[in-house]
Order: sequence, then C-alpha cells, then structure tokens
Amino acid sequence: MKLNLNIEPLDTWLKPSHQPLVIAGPCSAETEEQLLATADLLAKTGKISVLRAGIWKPRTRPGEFEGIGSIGLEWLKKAKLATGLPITVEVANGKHVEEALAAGVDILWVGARSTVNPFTVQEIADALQGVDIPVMVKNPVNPDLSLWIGALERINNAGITKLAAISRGFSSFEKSAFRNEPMWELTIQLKTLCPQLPVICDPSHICGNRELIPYISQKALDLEMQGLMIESHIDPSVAWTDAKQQLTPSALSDLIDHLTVRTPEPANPVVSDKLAELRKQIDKIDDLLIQKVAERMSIVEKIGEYKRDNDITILQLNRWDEIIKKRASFGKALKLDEEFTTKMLELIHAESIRRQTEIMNTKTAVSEK
Ligand SMILES: C=C(O[C@@H]1C=C(C(=O)O)C=C[C@H]1O)C(=O)O
Repeated sequence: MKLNLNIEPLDTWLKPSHQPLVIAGPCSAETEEQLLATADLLAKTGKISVLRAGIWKPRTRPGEFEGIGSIGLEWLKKAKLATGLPITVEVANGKHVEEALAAGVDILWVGARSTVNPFTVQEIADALQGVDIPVMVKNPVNPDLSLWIGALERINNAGITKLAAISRGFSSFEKSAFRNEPMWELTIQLKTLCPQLPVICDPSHICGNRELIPYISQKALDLEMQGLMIESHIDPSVAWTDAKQQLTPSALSDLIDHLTVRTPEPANPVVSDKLAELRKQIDKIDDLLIQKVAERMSIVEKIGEYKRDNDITILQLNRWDEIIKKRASFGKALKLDEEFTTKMLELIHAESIRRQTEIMNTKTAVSEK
C-alpha cells in the first residue's frame, strides 16, 4: 500500500541556510527579551533555518504554564524582522490558526497531543481551507501510525500540499532512557508508505535531556530524515518549560558542527560498485533464508497434521523453551544479539502456530459436514 498524499518537495518551500536543516528556538516564548535574545544568538550561528517558539502549550495538569498566548505572536514577528528567520508555532485549534495566519507566521505545526484527536485535527484542517501555508504534523503521543497518517490526510485534504511529518517519539508506560520512545520503525513505515513526505526529527522531545540529543540527532539524519527541530533557550537553567532538554544557542551550534550529513546515494562510482557487489551477496543469502524458512514451515505443517490426527496440542511449551534457549546461545556464539535471535524466532513460532491452527480447524470443518 502507498499513501496517496499530494505533496510538494521540501526544498520548494523551505530552503535550508545550512546543512542539515535545523529549526530551533525556545520550547516556550516566555518574555519578549528572552525570545529576541535567543533568536538573535541562533541567527548569528548561521546554522538555523527557521525560528520556533511555543505560545499555546498543552500541559498535562492544570496550573502549569500554558504558554504566553497571542502576545507571543507579536514577539515572534519582531524576532523575524530582526533576524530574517522564518517563524513557526504550534496550533491546536481553529482560533490559533486564524491568529497565526493573521500574524504572518510562515509555518505551522500540529502537536502530538492534537494529532491524537481527529476532531481537533479536522478543526485545524477546516481553518486551513484555501490557505497556502506549510504545515508540519507531529506523530501522535501513542504509537498509532494510522492516527498520524489520518492527521496528514486531513490537512492534505484541506489543500495543504506543503506538508511534513515530525517524529517526536512515543509515550511508553515503561521507564527508559528516553522521555518518548523513538520507535523508529513507525517513522520508517511512514516513509515507506509515502516516500515523498518530508520527515523532520524532534530530538528534544524524544530525549527529554540535553545529553542524548547529539546521539538522536545523528541517528535521525542517518535514517534519512530531512531536518531537525531542536529546542534552544538563552539560559535553559531558568526556562519555564522543558528546562532539562533545551540547549543554549552556542551548545546547539556546537552540536550541529559535530553532525555528519550523509547522502542516501554514493557520489563516488567505486563506492557504488562495491555496495552493489556486497548487496548481491546479501540477495543470495536472503534467497536462501527464505527458502529455509519455507522448508521449515512445511515440516511444521506435517507436525500439525500429525498433531491433528492424534489429538496433540498445537503449542508445545517445553519444546519451544528448548528451541529458544539453544538457538539464542548458538546465535550468541555467532555474534548475533540474543534479543534479536529471540525476536526472530518468536515471529517464526507465531507463524507456525497460525499454520497449525489452520490445519486443526480444517479437520473440524470436514468432520462437521
Ligand atoms: C512445530 C511444532 O509446533 C509448535 C511450533 C514450534 C516451532 O515452530 O518450532 C515448536 C513448538 C510448538 O509450539 C512442534 O510441536 O514441534
């Protein structure tokens, strides 16, 4: 399946002033001075292409700072005038869209807490009817690819063709090193379904702390994401929101200097020849792998028939336990990650169970006739 979105390439609406494309600015606009001073230092690095700032902030609990509100648009306009940087804000309802458009905001983004709610996204899309403005859509808080796709479709259906997705990580019940789990496989799936859709990564919200941001930023670029949105504050120690994850403009500049921008296709023909040769070897091995898995499945089916004819249960826990243990340690001896080997086997086992279930059910169907 491919996603049928009508999308203009990123470089037709956003020309990065520096590689990689970085959108930066404070988590929240707090005061005019804080926003202007941060914007000034960011612009002076020469490495920032767009200035961001949150002015309407969805907060988990009431009583927290919920953004400075519409006055922040005036400050953003001043920052744009002073630095020449295009500006972007998060919008979470139709009124936000109207105010942001009236203020001349260059790019809008829909936040993760809005993407989860189709009513909210539709309200935003309705307010965007007939408007030509770029919109970036963050993934929903929960790992639900359809919700993310649905939000992109709603905005696209409203006529917005300057569209991008932002990968900001997903909430998880389990504690981990990240504030939001990157779950890259979801972003990769989105890119596979819609290769023309630009995807930008938001390492600040994935990490939740400054220390991991360089690692996640590099990883995002290596996963072919087209840009980064990183929070930056003139003095993160006194930031009103997300203090732990914001970087000073100079720390951000340093981080950008240490990133390596890699290309998907090698420019050097010697490198492409070598890659092609190695890929041929992979192709051969993959063919063998598939053949062997198919052979294994036909034996599984024979066992299934035998179980059906002798009233033996499909699942054989002892046998399965033994397989997992033996194969995982064999894999380890061959330098395969134990978790990887286990996951791969679990996938195969699930398919064995599915096939044997089908075989069992065939008998029931026949005997009932
Ligand atoms: C193939 C069998 O059935 C199931 C599938 C297994 C497998 O895929 O290796 C192992 C144990 C069973 O849960 C079996 O009983 O041996």
